[in-house]
Amino acid sequence: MDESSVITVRNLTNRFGKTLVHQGLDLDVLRGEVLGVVGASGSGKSVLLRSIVGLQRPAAGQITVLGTEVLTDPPTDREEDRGDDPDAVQNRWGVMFQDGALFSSLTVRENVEAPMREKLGIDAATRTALADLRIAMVGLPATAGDLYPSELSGGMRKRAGLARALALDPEILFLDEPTAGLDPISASEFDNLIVALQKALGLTVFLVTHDLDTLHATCDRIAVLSGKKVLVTGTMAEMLTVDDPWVHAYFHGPRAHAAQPTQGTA
Ligand SMILES: Nc1ncnc2c1ncn2[C@@H]1O[C@H](COP(=O)(O)OP(=O)(O)OP(=O)(O)O)[C@@H](O)[C@H]1O
Repeated sequence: MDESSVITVRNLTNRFGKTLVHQGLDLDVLRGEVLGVVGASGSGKSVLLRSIVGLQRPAAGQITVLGTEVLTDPPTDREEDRGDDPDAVQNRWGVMFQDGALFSSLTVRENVEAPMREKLGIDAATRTALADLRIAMVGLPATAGDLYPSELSGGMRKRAGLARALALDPEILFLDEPTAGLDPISASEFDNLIVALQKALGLTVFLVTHDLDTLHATCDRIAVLSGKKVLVTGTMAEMLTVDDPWVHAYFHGPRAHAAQPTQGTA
């Protein structure tokens, strides 16, 4: 394994019945980078994310995260292994799902505390203080801690989901469509937040998105899923030179032009 890879996916196969989603998929995610995963709808971006974090059992392949083979044991055994061990690899990443995936019956603070309650042997006062810190880190007002998810705007719900993903002070952050459904200003603010947190906390970020602005604003590298595998990885500049019809249409289409940073303007 490359010393600097924190996630290594090799020869991954995923299928649902007769539908083959991934076949022979390889991917490396490097320490400290923001990697954006793009691809047509149904190309398997979310299934890839879910495979890496153990929510989707692949048909074949190897996935190594932070030096640990995550597919070695049956999921039930892994669940037991996790226990209260804060060093278990599953406790060294955080996931923010598209809709925030918050518990509707819990306040924001209780949602952020939930992973800590499960994994960390710390007292209630420390847990609350840590949760409030996470809530502040994602730019939510302190008063948001007492609110229920139904009382939040879409943007606030995303931030609350992010606060929960950061609950265990992860090394890797997985984000599934972080800006989907946000207005352009909120989306841009969220992009800035991702970059600021990544830098401040030294995170590695695995980000699934359709949002070209997010790719421009946040990503060091981009991986394109096509033909059941990762077709190409590289910087945005490299994407612009890829000779593939889908990649060309995606990065050179009308929306791509709108997302390009303007150059040489007075
Ligand atoms: N639990 C499941 N059961 C059956 N099929 C599934 C399941 N999850 C995903 N699929 C199928 O796997 C394929 C890839 O789905 P996935 O959600 O990863 O695509 P995606 O690239 O994230 O798409 P989008 O950009 O639209 O979110 C799709 O054909 C989808 O229907």
